Amino acid sequence: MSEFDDINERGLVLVGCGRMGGAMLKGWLARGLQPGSVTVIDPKLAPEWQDKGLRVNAPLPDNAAVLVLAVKPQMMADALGEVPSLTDTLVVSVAAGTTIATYEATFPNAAVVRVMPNTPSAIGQGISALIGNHRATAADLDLAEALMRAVGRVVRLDSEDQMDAVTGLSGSGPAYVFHMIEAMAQAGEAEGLSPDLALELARMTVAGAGALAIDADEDPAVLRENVTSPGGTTAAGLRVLMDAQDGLRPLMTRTVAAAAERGRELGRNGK
Ligand SMILES: NC(=O)C1=CN([C@@H]2O[C@H](COP(=O)(O)OP(=O)(O)OC[C@H]3O[C@@H](n4cnc5c(N)ncnc54)[C@H](OP(=O)(O)O)[C@@H]3O)[C@@H](O)[C@H]2O)C=CC1
Ligand SMILES: O=C(O)[C@@H]1CCC=N1
Repeated sequence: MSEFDDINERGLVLVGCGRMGGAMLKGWLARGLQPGSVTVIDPKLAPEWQDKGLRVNAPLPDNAAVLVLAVKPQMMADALGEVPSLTDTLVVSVAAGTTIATYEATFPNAAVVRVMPNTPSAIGQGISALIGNHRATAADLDLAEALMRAVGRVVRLDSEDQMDAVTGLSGSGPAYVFHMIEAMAQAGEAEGLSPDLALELARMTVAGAGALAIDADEDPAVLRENVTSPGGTTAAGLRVLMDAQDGLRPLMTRTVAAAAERGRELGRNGK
């Protein structure tokens, strides 16, 4: 018995196999999804997927278990227009902004689960948040959760209203962390380190601190204090980084708010 038995029998349709769709597909295949049960719809599918035994741009199965939508929100209307009506197929979307109501307008009788994953899913280290519509049963939510667990951790939301904040935090968040690595490396260069050395130090510092934050029993605040010797170097650095006016906290608040607002805007007008 595999959690994907029903999908292996009835099929999964993946519309859009770019960065996010591709990351998820990789995780599903690694967890026992049969390539022959997957129909991938993507007009310019990357060559890496061409010889994997997938059904590529083929007619859709009549009664697929799941339809996964992983195109850009701006492409969603076109993509939905290309999908024939579905019977008894769970609709799962990972698109930012696009609301459950949009999918219900196309598939009035379908169970719909909206998911926000992130790109660390590509290495099984993602975090996905999900919420279903009123038609989504416990079994539908479990199936969506099983799909996303193949690429990382999963949390369930209480309300769709939370989705834009989630998108601004964990959906977009990897980009903030990558930028932090860039900024730390540049700061190291400004202190005289070579670019290669500064990047290696910044990258491993962020990766190690992230791993410790997951592994340790203590809160991040305690882990921060553990680094901070009284009167030492970290205290001097944190006085700048934790400045109430100009520090990271107000900057991050504005950053996540801007991303969340863009999600709400995409939800309102789709572009
Ligand atoms: N990247 C991320 O970090 C995250 C993305 N998401 C969401 O995932 C979705 C996909 O994003 P991402 O993977 O980054 O985007 P990509 O552009 O990498 O992938 C989308 C894919 O869909 C293809 N496509 C476009 N139109 C259609 C269509 N009508 N039918 C089928 N396939 C189509 C695109 O082809 P072409 O390139 O030729 O247009 C592309 O290969 C978005 O809605 C985004 O909000 C969610 C969380 C994180
Ligand atoms: O930038 C975006 O719109 C997508 C959604 C979250 C991450 N990437």
